[in-house]
Amino acid sequence: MTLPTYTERWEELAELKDQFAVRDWFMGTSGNISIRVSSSPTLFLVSASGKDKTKRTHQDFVLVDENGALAQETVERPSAETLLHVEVYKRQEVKCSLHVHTVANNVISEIYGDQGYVTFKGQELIKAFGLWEEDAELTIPIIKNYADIPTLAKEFGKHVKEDAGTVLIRNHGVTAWGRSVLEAKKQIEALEFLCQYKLEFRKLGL
Ligand SMILES: CSCCC(=O)C(=O)COP(=O)(O)O
Ligand SMILES: [Zn+2]
Repeated sequence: MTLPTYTERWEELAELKDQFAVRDWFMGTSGNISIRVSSSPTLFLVSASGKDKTKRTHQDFVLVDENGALAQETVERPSAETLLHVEVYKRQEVKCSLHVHTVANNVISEIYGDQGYVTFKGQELIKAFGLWEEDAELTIPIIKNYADIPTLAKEFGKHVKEDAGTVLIRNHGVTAWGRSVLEAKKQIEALEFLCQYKLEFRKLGL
């Protein structure tokens, strides 16, 4: 790992954190985000646990290894949900992993939680997931919100089948990952739009 890479990745993640903070996507210190710094060995920066993520500090991120263990000396703790990020970085092409709690993604995950997935069809924004056909349908898995993080991470890992993807965690939030910050961000934003749209639609009784 070269120092410029570390600094550049830190700045990229910090910028994204600021953008999400403006949208109120880190309510009550919820959410966590990460970015790959090196592939061999696997090292990534992940947000420190329990922080006010609307503020920018020099302690916002910590460097962890492929198992989510600290790879630097720091008093900060890596996100309590680092093991979910570990699952996506097992895929060498994955560069970024994002997790946020929003009202819309929580409500949708609860409504469709029993069936274990939610589908979206006839919406332009499903193209953000690479679905360009006229009748394409997007399916997003919904997993149980296990309190035990290793169990949650294991369940989550079963759905990490590609280098970009999105998984809802019931009454908890969403995690999206991708080959770049932009790809992960695009998916998490598109899913938020689709969840908000579905909720509005249901509210109107349509
Ligand atoms: C206060 S929200 C509960 C924990 C959580 O779900 C989350 O996303 C934030 O945890 P972290 O350890 O990453 O701050
Ligand atoms: Zn969470």
